[in-house]
Amino acid sequence: MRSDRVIIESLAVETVIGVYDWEREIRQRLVLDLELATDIRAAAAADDIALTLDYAAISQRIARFADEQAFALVETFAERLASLLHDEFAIAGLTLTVRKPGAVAEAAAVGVRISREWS
Ligand SMILES: Nc1nc2c(c(=O)[nH]1)N=C([C@H](O)[C@@H](O)CO)CN2
Repeated sequence: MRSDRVIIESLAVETVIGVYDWEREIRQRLVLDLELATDIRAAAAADDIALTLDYAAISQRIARFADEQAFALVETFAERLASLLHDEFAIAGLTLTVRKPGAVAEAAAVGVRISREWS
């Protein structure tokens, strides 16, 4: 994986998520951290947004993805989102943390973290 990263931290999105019946009736907040592998040198040299990963555009797409989906597991949310980001933004690799705050009252947050690389 390349060593440069575009980062998105504590991105809050709303979605239907959960394994219990009552969770299918409500929308809940997930909080995401992303590290997106890229090479920033060309964008930096040309000072051109078109040559890098646009964190604003990616954040908007993630919010839309969350709005449209209704998974049971945070695992499924993470895996499907990683695949979408690879497909739509040509991201070579990522680390994605999905937190579900409040799901376990005694914990600040619970969730999953995945790392994926594509050749
Ligand atoms: N590994 C997981 N464990 C649990 C999940 C999950 O998505 N992944 N989900 C739940 C419930 O939906 C919970 O969040 C409701 O409070 C339980 N365990």
